[in-house]
Amino acid sequence: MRHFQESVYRLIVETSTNLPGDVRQAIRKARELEDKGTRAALSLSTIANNIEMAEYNVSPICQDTGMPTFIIHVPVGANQIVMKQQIYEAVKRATQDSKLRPNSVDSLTGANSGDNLGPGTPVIHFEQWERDDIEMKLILKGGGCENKNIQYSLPAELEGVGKAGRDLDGIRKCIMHAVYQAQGQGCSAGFIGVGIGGDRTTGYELAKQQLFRRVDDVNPVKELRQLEEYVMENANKLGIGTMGFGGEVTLLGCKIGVMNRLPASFFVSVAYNCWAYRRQGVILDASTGEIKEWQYSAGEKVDVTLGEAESAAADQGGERRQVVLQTPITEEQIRELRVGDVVVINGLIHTGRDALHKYLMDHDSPVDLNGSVIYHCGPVMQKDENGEWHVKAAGPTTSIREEPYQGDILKKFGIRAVIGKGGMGPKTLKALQEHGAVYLNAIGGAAQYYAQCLKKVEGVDFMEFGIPEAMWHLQTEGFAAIVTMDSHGNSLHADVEKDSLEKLAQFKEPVFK
Ligand SMILES: O=C(O)C[C@H](O)C(=O)O
Ligand code: SF4
Repeated sequence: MRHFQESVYRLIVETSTNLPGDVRQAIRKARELEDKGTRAALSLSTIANNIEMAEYNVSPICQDTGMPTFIIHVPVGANQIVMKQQIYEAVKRATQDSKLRPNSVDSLTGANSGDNLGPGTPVIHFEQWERDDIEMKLILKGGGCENKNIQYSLPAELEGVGKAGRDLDGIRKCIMHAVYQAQGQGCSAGFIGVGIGGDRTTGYELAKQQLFRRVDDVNPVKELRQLEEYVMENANKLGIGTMGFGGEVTLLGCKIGVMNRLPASFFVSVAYNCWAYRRQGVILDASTGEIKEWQYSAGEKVDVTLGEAESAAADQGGERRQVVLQTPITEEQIRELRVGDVVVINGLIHTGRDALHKYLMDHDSPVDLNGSVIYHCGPVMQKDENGEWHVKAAGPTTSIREEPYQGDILKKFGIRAVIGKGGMGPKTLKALQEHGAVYLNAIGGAAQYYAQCLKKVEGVDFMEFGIPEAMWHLQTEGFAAIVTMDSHGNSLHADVEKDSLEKLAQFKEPVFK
């Protein structure tokens, strides 16, 4: 097993930086279906560029490299203790090399372990099988889409679709509702794994196992195949679209598994995975640990960029107004902006997410934030030999988590723009209107695309919060994002949510009897 550790490292790097062929194919199909010139088409075009950049740079597709979860099948007699130790070493090395973001946080103190190791992380499941070789699968599922997982206990009364009973049609309603409730916050268009039955734990496990199926496989169970086909056809009618911007494509894949349950329980568990669907697998020689085979069509060249001419067509033709702003920004400049405008930011901006927002509620800011831009982002950073920091991956994080704080913080410090993804709620919308600020939606997961706009690290505060939660002061050039909440009380997110709830109600009548 001389090569085992190196093979684990290679699997981590490949998973984090290169989307497999079946996932690329699904994204390519989405691009072909989406109306040219819309916000959704523009976002998909950015996503496609980002996928190519990540492969080329060998850098994380998304800055949130998730909870590394390994599923390993071993022949009888394989030493699992040694393998575990070597997986830890490989995870540590991949973190040092900025292929993984340090993502393991003490739940009580908030301290980041810095190397992705700690109680419960990474997740490693071993199982024996009768073959002579080793199969090792890895999924890197980020926190934003993990937050959109949902578990239903049937019977239930569900918003939009009404009563869901303990039968196939009740399950259908749960799945449609699951896609609706995720909106764009889990970086749609996404993939879902569904587990029917089990208990609360095994139901979710079954749902996550479905995410290891190939996007293009066919379910051998007839009822489930029909249900998968139904969901794929109808979920896209919800009109949520890429990043929740509205559009034709909301779901890229749906895989459903079933297991027995207790008489009293009937769970339907749904695991939501963002478009940055990073999972890969290898078959290893059990004596040397060398990689014999890649699963999920690694390196299979599926061009997600659609070629230059078509890409240009996707980007053009909308009625988007583009406004270039240099920080610090004035209230007058903000009041000019409307939902739908594209804003290009140049100048100094500051990252801030959960820990910082909580802190700023009752403390001062270490830097002047008047006229400034706060970016909801937890980047992957690397320090060079001269001690200088570089941004390796830096897409937005889900903004709604800052809803309790954002409005107050905007006003307290004179912030004029917030960049994030997924939108924010009524409290923030009101504050944007009263104070004169905007919410800018960046494309979730496009971490390479945005990293290239972040030219220089001017400084950092609160390193004690850990790299993702620290406040990074960054010089930007050409950072483009879309106004989705303006200072006149308009919110694209509120509109899409309302609209999609009405559309969800179309699916109330029974389909599977
Ligand atoms: O933690 C992050 O950087 C992003 C997270 O995965 C999210 O989707 O909000
Ligand atoms: S930011 Fe989006 S793409 Fe990245 S892990 Fe979170 S949900 Fe996935």
